[in-house]
Amino acid sequence: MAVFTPVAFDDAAALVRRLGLGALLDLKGIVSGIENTNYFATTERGEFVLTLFERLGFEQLPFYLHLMKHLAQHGIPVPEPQADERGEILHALAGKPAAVVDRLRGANQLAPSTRHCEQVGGMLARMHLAGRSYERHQPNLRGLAWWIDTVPVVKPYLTPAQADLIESELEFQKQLAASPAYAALPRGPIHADLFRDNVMFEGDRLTGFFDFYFAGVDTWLFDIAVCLNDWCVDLDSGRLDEDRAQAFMAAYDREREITHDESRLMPALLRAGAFRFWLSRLWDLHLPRDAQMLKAHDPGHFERILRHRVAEPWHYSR
Ligand SMILES: Nc1ncnc2c1ncn2[C@@H]1O[C@H](COP(=O)(O)OP(=O)(O)O)[C@@H](O)[C@H]1O
Ligand SMILES: N[C@@H](CCOP(=O)(O)O)C(=O)O
Repeated sequence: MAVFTPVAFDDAAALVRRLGLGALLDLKGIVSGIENTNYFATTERGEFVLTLFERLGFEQLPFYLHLMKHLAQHGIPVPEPQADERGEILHALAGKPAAVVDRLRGANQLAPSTRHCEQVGGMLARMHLAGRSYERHQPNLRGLAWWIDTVPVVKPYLTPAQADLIESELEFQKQLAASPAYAALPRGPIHADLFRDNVMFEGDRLTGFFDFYFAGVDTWLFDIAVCLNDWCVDLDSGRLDEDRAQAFMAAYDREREITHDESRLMPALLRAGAFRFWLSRLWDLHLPRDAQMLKAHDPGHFERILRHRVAEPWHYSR
């Protein structure tokens, strides 16, 4: 179970009462997740999720929580953080920063069809557009600066072939980031981790995006690339499934037209999206933290995807 910090029932009960959510009826540790401590909390007023933040501190969290509030208030289905009577949405519990947010209905769709990809693509574009009026700023903390710091940390654990790939891709991404075409890409707050396990569906209908704790200001194209690499991938080979990728992109494009620069840089950003998660999975695997039970994701999956994106650049054509 991804419960890094156990929470006493009475402490959680005091917090939800302070938030005007009534008495706490049930508190259950959530089995999945690798980043934070999460509990489902049932109160007299409904179903909520209590999160204790394990890595993020009081400085970074307002950006994520206010972003969720902003998006919810602009019609994007995301969990809304609950405020106390002073309007505060960032709390403290068991010595950790904590938040209580709405529990989304439904379940993950782990084997998505074109219909699911279409809905995620369309909603992602709407989310990007809604984010334009969000005024807080925080960079993507898993962006280039983190890659530059982290490559030397994981490199000792790699084979020579993997070390070559990680170094050459980092160099490619540094050059990309310094190019005028990259500087011209549209940007704003992005989710940056919108995998299948961070989206809910009820039946075939999308009910929401959650887990915004890797969000940051970055290119919209990076967000698109992260989604394509997860929602539209053929899991065995690492190739993009043409039907799902086209469905995703066409739905996105209908809500916000993809620019010429975005089309041109799509292959490079697909590489960036694969590189980012190869690196973080290597880091989680080789430099783990304590947890009551923690299942590291397989870095090999994203190494395979990265190799594919380098060998077979993928373009969206309208
Ligand atoms: N707002 C929410 N509504 C419904 N379920 C949620 C919500 N937040 C988290 N969950 C559930 O908790 C699980 C773990 O949450 P996640 O944010 O992925 O954890 P972590 O940040 O530790 O990786 C999710 O897979 C989902 O089942
Ligand atoms: N999506 C990332 C892991 C991030 O963890 P999450 O449970 O918060 O989504 C990956 O697959 O490597």
